[in-house]
Amino acid sequence: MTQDELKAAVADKAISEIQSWLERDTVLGIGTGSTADLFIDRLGPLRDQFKGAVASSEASTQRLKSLGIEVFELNSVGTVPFYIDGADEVNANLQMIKGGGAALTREKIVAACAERFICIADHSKYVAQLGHFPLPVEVIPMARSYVARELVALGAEPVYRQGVVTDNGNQIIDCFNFMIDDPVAMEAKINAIVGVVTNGLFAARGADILLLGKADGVERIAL
Ligand SMILES: O=C[C@H](O)[C@H](O)[C@H](O)COP(=O)(O)O
Repeated sequence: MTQDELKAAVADKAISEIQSWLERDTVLGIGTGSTADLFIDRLGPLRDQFKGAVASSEASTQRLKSLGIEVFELNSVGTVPFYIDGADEVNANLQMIKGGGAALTREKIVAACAERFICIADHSKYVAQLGHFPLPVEVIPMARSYVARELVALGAEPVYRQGVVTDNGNQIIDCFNFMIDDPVAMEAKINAIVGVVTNGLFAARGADILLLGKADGVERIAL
């Protein structure tokens, strides 16, 4: 199976996972990226079975709206029963690196308001240790150089993601060659640097369920 076929398989599985829970007043939390896009596409035909969605990016907002799904402001919703999103890396504790598409901050906010986080990913994302994928850090533009120096002090090789402006008007630094031994501690340490908005470690609040696409089917891993 190709990677795209595996992504489609986990998107199908995520629909099966949530469909029986959908009610007229259900508002879903929706992630960002190519895997989340496939999930959004499958939500279109179900739009009359739930109320709408909170999206973690402008791109997902547009995709949801194009399918006739109403998109709500998070502040008007409170909590969501499910947050469904992809990942750049995920480990056995269902901790993740996210933000390859620069949507990490809004993703982390919607995930924080979710009762259950369902991660959908093909098996190439499953790793023994987080850090092969460069860890994204969203920064306030004027703090970029300062934050980069602090990241070097933590052992990372920071690289400014040129030309990318987040939905929040900020910039992204990617941390290369930065294997992470203690994801919860590192998430907190980076977030404590002045000028950091957030980093792409989803460790303190990881996923609750991982739907992992493999050649022999979708494996469901729940904590
Ligand atoms: O900022 C982007 C998000 O964190 C994505 O969920 C992540 O990059 C995975 O995207 P994809 O499903 O395209 O691999």
